[in-house]
Amino acid sequence: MAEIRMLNEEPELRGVLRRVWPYLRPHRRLLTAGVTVNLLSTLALSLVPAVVGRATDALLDLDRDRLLQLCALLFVLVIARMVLLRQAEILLVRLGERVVRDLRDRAVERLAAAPLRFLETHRGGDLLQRVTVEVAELAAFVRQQIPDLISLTGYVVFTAVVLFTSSWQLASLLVVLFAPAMWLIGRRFRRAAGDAYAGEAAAEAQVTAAVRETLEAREQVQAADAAGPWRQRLGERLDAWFAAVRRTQKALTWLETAWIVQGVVTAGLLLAGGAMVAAQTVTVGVVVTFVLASRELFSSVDDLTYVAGELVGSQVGLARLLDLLDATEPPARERTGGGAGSDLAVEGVCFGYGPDRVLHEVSLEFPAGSRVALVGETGSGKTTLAKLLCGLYTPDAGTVRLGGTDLAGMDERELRRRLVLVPQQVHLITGTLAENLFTDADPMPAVRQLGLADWVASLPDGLDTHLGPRGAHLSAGERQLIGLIRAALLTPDVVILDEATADLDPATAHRIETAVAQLHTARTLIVIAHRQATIERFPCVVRLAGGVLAGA
Ligand SMILES: Nc1ncnc2c1ncn2[C@@H]1O[C@H](COP(=O)(O)OP(=O)(O)OP(=O)(O)O)[C@@H](O)[C@H]1O
Repeated sequence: MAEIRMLNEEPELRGVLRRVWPYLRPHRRLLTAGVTVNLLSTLALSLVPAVVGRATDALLDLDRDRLLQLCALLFVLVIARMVLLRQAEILLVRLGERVVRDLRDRAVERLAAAPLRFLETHRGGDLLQRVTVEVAELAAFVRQQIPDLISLTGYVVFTAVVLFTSSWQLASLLVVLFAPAMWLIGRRFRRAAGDAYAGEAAAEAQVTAAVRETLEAREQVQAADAAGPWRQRLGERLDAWFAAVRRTQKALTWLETAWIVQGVVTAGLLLAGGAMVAAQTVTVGVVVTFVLASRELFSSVDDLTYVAGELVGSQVGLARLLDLLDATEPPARERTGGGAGSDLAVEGVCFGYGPDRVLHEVSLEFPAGSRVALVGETGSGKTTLAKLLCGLYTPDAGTVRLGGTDLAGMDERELRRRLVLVPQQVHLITGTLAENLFTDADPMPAVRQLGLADWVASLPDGLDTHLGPRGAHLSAGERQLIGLIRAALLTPDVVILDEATADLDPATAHRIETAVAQLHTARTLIVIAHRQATIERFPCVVRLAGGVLAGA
């Protein structure tokens, strides 16, 4: 089986913030401005308790002028804090949105270009969770928590400086009573939360995947009366998720114990402060500064531990997103646009989805402009070969070349433009016919060229006809007509059509035949043919049997 980098359910958290730096680097100016303004606003706030303490001393000394000056300073600090905080919020929210948009765009782009084998080997729900739910959680974290994280850390640092310069004895007491206990609580919490948050994210992804698969298979589930086992399967996943949520909640209770520590510290400060005032080593104002600052400090450290908890959760989301970006990173090798000619050559191609091979040593030539029908029993490997022919899979051994260039070395975009596969089940998006053609150009010339103008005109609103949820209003044959229009719009060198096996009504079958005949003009046409009438129209027929060439 061709090498595919598998995603980790619970990827490594270490170094995740360092790994996200390349995505932040392009926005470093905005980041610096946001952090600076935020820290200035925090500095203004941290000075407030010291100014109130000094004002208390001025009041006790009945020093009117000093009291007025300190009140004016207090007013300036409060206004500065308010204005700067608002500016910092604006800058950091803008930064967060830009970074998250970059990450999401890149993840969606990488997924769109990811090898088909990668998409097939992973659960759609898990991939969806990584590019939607986890990016949304990250966005919420960046918008709400990052600014808090900066200002809370800044507040703790600035307040420590203010307190140490007011009374190193009381400040030391505060540190001795408070820091070790909080460090211990934080450590226990991080240890418990790291595993708990990762487990919760993985369990949630399993639930999303199970719900999505049930919805996709809803017709079969209903028809086979298999709702019971599906419900049980979903129930088991939900139970696992709830158990993971309970583990996270248990980890969070560690944070609650911080309240006990805070009570003990305040009592210690009042006792020691009272004794020092009595011994006239500090003023009442200093004790007021300590009581006010320590209250703020406690709530800052409290908020900080909460934000740190959120950070662990966001790190998990971020790690899962970065894991997806790493796994889908295109190989660094130089890619070419391909040779000038459009002969398609398959040489000794082997391929398997797992350890067993589906195709064995297949060698074939499709000269430019040829028309070939590919036939064989069901499961003989026709669709697999078609996907290899247009570069959707890379062979385990052998090569597929277009105009002499190995498809594996061709530029992805060029590959998609020059080789087009119209599958049995053409995927449609919820929207109009025009939206499903994925083009900014006028599609009508291509529609007319394929002889489909009357079909489009027969739809209620022509190109603007709404096709229902994921094209549910159209038959398999009509979906293939859309696939053929998409192919014609790309003007490819090679078109591979996997003929619909569903019964086609005579009018649609005729339209497909006409469109395919028109599409063939000046390009290679390979049709995986399921019907005798189709096979008879082709001058060359290639037969596959059990993954080997049985005749051409
Ligand atoms: N995505 C996949 N993962 C694993 N096995 C697969 C996958 N797609 C096809 N196979 C297996 O590979 C073999 C060849 O399948 P393939 O679809 O290429 O045959 P086919 O000739 O096109 O069949 P049909 O005419 O029914 O479409 C089959 O045994 C099939 O079960």
